[in-house]
Amino acid sequence: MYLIGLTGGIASGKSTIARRLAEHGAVLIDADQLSREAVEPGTPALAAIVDRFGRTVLAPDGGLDRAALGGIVFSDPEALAALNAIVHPAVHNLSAQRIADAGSADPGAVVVYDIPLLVESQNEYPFDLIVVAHATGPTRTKRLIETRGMPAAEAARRIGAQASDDERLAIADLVIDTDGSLDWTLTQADRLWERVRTAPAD
Ligand SMILES: CC(C)(COP(=O)(O)OP(=O)(O)OC[C@H]1O[C@@H](n2cnc3c(N)ncnc32)[C@H](O)[C@@H]1O)[C@@H](O)C(=O)NCCC(=O)NCCS
Ligand SMILES: Nc1ncnc2c1ncn2[C@@H]1O[C@H](COP(=O)(O)OP(=O)(O)OP(=O)(O)O)[C@@H](O)[C@H]1O
Repeated sequence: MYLIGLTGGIASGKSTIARRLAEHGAVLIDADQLSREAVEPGTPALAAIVDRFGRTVLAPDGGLDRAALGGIVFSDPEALAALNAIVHPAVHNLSAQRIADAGSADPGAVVVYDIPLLVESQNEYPFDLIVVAHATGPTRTKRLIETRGMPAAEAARRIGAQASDDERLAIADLVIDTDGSLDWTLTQADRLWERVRTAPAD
């Protein structure tokens, strides 16, 4: 197995790169998706969130009210740290399991773990290559506002809640420039695939 850690700021283009690599045959694991599984009704993580933030973060169906919780944590660093301390260990456990499963199913697999908060999380991963999708703050803000309809203040809060560009670039083995055209992003993803498809499997 060859394990790629793919990170980048919000709306930097991680999913676009991950999808392209999957088209070539990579196995994808998505931390955002695991973070949803980790807090499904009945999980210890959801119980811990309700303990910390109260029942106002629960939707009528008993699931997490993501908008309500997002409204609390992205403007309060202490609350965000408390949420991360609950969710990140659970996501790390799930990811370790999924990575191991992917390796058992196909020892020659190229596995891409899309993990937005690699810099922020306190966990170690056995990555063969760390890839950082990099677009400037203004480009990411524009995408959040224009493509996703996020209010400008919310976009600024989310970007402000994340590590800086310099912190992410410092851990990169490879940077994919996602500030240009979509075609240029995809070309770089194709080149990455050419590089790793022949990498020796562990
Ligand atoms: C606060 C929550 C409920 C908001 O949910 P929402 O559906 O609005 O956002 P979603 O989870 O889809 O995340 C979208 C993007 O927001 C950013 N983001 C999410 N959580 C965080 C965080 N803790 N710190 C900084 N940025 C974050 C990431 O760029 C992520 O890709 C949710 O993000 C959450 O539970 N976050 C804590 C868990 C976490 O760290 N998830 C990120 C991947 S491990
Ligand atoms: N050069 C580019 N590279 C990547 N995405 C681009 C580019 N130009 C425009 N986009 C658009 O920007 C958005 C990036 O979204 P994408 O879901 O790939 O980012 P992400 O980093 O996975 O986001 P999130 O952190 O919210 O999960 C998409 O709508 C994509 O079409």
